[in-house]
Amino acid sequence: MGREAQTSRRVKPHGKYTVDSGLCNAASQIPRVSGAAEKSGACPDRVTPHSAPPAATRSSSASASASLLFLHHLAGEPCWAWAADMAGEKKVFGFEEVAGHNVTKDCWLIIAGKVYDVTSFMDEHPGGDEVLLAVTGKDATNDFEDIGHSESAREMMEKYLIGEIDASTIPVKRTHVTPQQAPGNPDKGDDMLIKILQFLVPILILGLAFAIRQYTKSE
Ligand code: HEM
Repeated sequence: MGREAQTSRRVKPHGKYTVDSGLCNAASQIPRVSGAAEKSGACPDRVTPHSAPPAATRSSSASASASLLFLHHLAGEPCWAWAADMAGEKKVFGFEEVAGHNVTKDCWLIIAGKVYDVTSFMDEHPGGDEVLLAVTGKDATNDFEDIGHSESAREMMEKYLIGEIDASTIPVKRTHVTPQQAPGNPDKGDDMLIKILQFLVPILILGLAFAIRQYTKSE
C-alpha cells in the first residue's frame, strides 16, 4: 500500500496514536487499545489471533499488511506500535519511562524532543558508551550539541529514533536563584552603621586635630 493510499484513509484516534483504521481492518479489525492494554503494550482479545481479511477486501498490499502484522505479533511487539509506525506516527513517552532505560543493555536518550533507543549503538558510538549512559535520565540535547556532531552522526540518529518525549513530563531544570534580601533584614542595619561611621570618623579626626592645635597654641 502506498503511503498516499495509507494517509488518505480515515484516521481514527487510537490512544496517543493515530491509527489507520483501514490498515487495522485489513488485518483483522484492530479495535481501540486503551487503558491497561495500552500501558502494558498488550493487544486486546479481539485482536488475537489475527485472521486474514475477507477475500473481497483483500488486495496484495492488504495481505502484505496482514502478514506484517502477523509477523509483528510473532515478534511479541504490541500491535498498536506497529500500527502507529505504519501510519507514520511515533510513540509519545513520559520522562520517567525513558529515564528507566539507563543501562548499557537498555539505553534510551532524549535529544531535541525525541527519544532514541541507542542500545545497539553503545559499542559502536565513537565517543564511547559511557558518555551515552551519563546523559540518560535527562534532556541530552545540550550534551549532544556541545560535541558538534557531524551531519552523518545526525543522519545515523534516525535509525535509533523510537518516539517523542512528552515535554510536560520533563522535570523543570533547577537553576540557582540568588536569595533576595528580605525587607528589614539585619544586613541592612549593618549598612546604615557603616555609612554613619564613614561620616562620623572624619569629623572626629578633624575635631581631634583642631583640639590638639588649640591645646598646643595655648601653651
Ligand atoms: C543517537 C545519538 C548519537 C549518535 C548517533 C552519535 C554519533 C556519533 C558519531 C557518528 C560520532 C563521530 C563524530 C561525528 O561524526 O560527529 C560521535 C562522537 C562523539 N559523540 Fe556521539 N552520538 C550520539 C549521541 C551522543 C551524546 C548524547 C553524547 C553526549 C555527550 C555524545 C558524545 C560524543 C562524543 C564525546 C564523541 C567524540 C567526539 C570526538 O572524539 O571528537 N554522543 N557520536
